[in-house]
Amino acid sequence: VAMAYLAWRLAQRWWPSSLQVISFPVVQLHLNRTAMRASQKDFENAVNQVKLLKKDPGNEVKLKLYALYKQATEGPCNMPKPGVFDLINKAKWDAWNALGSLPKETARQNYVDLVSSLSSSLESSSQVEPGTDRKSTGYETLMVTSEDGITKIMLNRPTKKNALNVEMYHEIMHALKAASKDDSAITVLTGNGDYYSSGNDLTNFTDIPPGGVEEKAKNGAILLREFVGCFIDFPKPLIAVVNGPAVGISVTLLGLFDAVYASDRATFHTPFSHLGQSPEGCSSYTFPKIMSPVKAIEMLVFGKKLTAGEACAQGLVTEVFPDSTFQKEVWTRLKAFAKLPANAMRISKEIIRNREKEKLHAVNAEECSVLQGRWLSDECMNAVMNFLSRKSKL
Ligand SMILES: CCCCCCCCCCC/C=C/C(=O)SCCNC(=O)CCNC(=O)[C@H](O)C(C)(C)COP(=O)(O)OP(=O)(O)OC[C@H]1O[C@@H](n2cnc3c(N)ncnc32)[C@H](O)[C@@H]1OP(=O)(O)O
Repeated sequence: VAMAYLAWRLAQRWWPSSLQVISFPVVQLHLNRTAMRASQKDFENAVNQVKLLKKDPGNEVKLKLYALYKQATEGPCNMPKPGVFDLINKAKWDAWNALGSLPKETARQNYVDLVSSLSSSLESSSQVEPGTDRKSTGYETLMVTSEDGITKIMLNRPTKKNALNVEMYHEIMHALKAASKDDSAITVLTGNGDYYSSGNDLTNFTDIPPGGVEEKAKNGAILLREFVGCFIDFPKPLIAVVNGPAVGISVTLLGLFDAVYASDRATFHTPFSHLGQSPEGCSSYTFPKIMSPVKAIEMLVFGKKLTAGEACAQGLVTEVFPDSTFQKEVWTRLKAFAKLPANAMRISKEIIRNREKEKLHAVNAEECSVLQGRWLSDECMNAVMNFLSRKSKL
């Protein structure tokens, strides 16, 4: 059932392929907003606008759009209920049927509202960090800037708590490779909005390729190994500016950073067992070394969430700052670091880290292979399904 659900969640074949691209902030649908009435012309314009969307609004929104369109044009659901194995049509039927006897005019209005909020939500997400032209960076999920000797890689999916979708994994690898060669002295990873990152985007599990879940898990393990490898091999001082809560892989990777500065609002949570998964990011090796095996097991096996102060006491975080002065204090410090001789910093990092590199790559390979098996387990499938169907959060 879990597998069928996951296949259904992101099966996209029914949607025009031009829209099967990337993430997009999902918006609230105000089903009972009836104050203004959309004209037939407004509705037709909205329908055309949807066809021109360049980015995928996500399956939930697409289902809402589908259902509202059908309701607005045909009235209450009049299709026979599809069989349980006809997953895609069943999802569409469910969405339409859920609108019950909503009047056609209200459905039309809600459709128009939804389409217009899709555009405004895109604007608002880019307003979280003003002054940076996203397009100029060439990244969809990151904002990358370089000044004062610092390359800043900012995770930029604030409406999704900076969850790492497949595109973001690729873009981070690309940004790290570029930063390793640019003329900056240090590189910083941080998050836009209230979260540092909520970890792996759980919808990564839903886009099942023709080769099935085994192929998905195999590709996931290859991607993860390459991704973590970029952190192991990164040659310059790599600093995390943890602006808010951090979850999953965004926490485990911290063991590979050279300094970790955290706001006192940040928390550090690795709920792998809750998710039927196992540690990655070399944390099965770095965490016991950093904080002792028993403390590592508390986090990685029992999912204990640490406050910033606790993470600092355990050696995972270098220093904690009050949230009110966090950005100012940290960036002042980083600018000073960036003025130090770049080659000296690079060579010193190399001599400290290189001894462990081979071991870290071996750990990374082993963790990815174990996770590949975990992703196929019922425990993992059920946990992901529970999150996606909004039955559970961390
Ligand atoms: C076979 C698979 C191949 C995969 C590809 C390879 C990938 C390598 C994988 C590496 C292994 C990594 C492991 C991990 O990182 S484990 C940790 C995973 N993260 C979670 O479990 C967090 C889940 N999120 C939550 O529990 C809550 O969202 C959270 C506590 C973080 C915040 O709660 P809050 O109530 O404040 O906010 P919302 O829940 O309303 O979130 C706002 C929107 O953001 C979406 N969201 C948040 N986190 C995630 C996530 N991790 N994945 C997907 N979406 C996320 C959330 O759904 C909301 O979206 P909507 O507004 O659209 O509803």
